[in-house]
Amino acid sequence: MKNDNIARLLISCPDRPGIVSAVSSFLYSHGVNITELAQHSTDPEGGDFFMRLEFQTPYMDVSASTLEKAFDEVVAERFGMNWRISYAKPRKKTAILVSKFDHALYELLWLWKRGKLQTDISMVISNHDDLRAPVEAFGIPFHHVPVDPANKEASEERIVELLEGNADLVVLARYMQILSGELVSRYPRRIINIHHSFLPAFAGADPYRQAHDKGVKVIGATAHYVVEELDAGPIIEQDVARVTHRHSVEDLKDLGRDLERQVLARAVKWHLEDRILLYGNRTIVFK
Ligand SMILES: Nc1nc2c(c(=O)[nH]1)N[C@@H](CN(C=O)c1ccc(C(=O)N[C@@H](CCC(=O)O)C(=O)O)cc1)CN2
Repeated sequence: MKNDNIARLLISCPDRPGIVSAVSSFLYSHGVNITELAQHSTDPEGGDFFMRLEFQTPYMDVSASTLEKAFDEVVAERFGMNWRISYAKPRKKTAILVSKFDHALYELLWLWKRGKLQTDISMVISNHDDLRAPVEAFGIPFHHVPVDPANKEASEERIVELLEGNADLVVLARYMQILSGELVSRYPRRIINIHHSFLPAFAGADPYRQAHDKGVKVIGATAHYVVEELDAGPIIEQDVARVTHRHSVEDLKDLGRDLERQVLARAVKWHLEDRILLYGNRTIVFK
């Protein structure tokens, strides 16, 4: 089945019997075929319920807007659901922000080129001009937006202007500038950052040196949604690698780059496939 005819229904609500039956019966009654279903209950005795359904739409007997209106009236109100439906078309647009480190950016561009990311990369924005040539070689617009520490507002105004209408998702691929609350608030739970440590350890700048100074035996990488507070957003994906006293800070950075690019790529892929639900400051990932 072409991806174009796939839609995804994401649900969260108080847990109680009958939810899966009511949702699947509703979709069946409108000629929809469910091709993937995952659910999670936080407490079988009556916690919160989360579900992700993927379904085919070619034989749907009503329009998308009619289906959504009916679902809200017939099912969602009955169970007190928070829900949304995401459609494959139009494809989500992704903008990538980068500084000088290229490894996380290259991983995303390579996956995208191979058709492994369900998105159109609309642009790359950087506070340095170093990566213009490789980005433009992929046929992607590159925008150099220098950051003046004395006037960070000016660069953010330009970034906001570039992103407007061109980004459903913003990815910070080792972008080394702290975003203002104003910019972050424009993209709630739609900015993903890769932090080069196993959060919550070693938040902030230079985490590998922090880790080395502590004599850690593992290093890590964390992909998370961005909130105004630095490195404090909901964690999406993490990974670690073992290290020893023989590793220098530069060795840790070398090992960390592989973790960072793979962790960010998984997080971006899962977001684009609508596999991530939020539960307070935590995520539930139906991977
Ligand atoms: N509002 C947020 N902005 C950003 C976040 C975030 O979680 N919330 N993550 C960072 C990425 N990051 C660590 O992963 C990070 C980037 C930059 C800094 C920092 O201290 N930057 C200095 C400037 C450094 C330079 O010019 O080279 C600063 O902005 O003053 C710490 C952590 C991305 N943005």
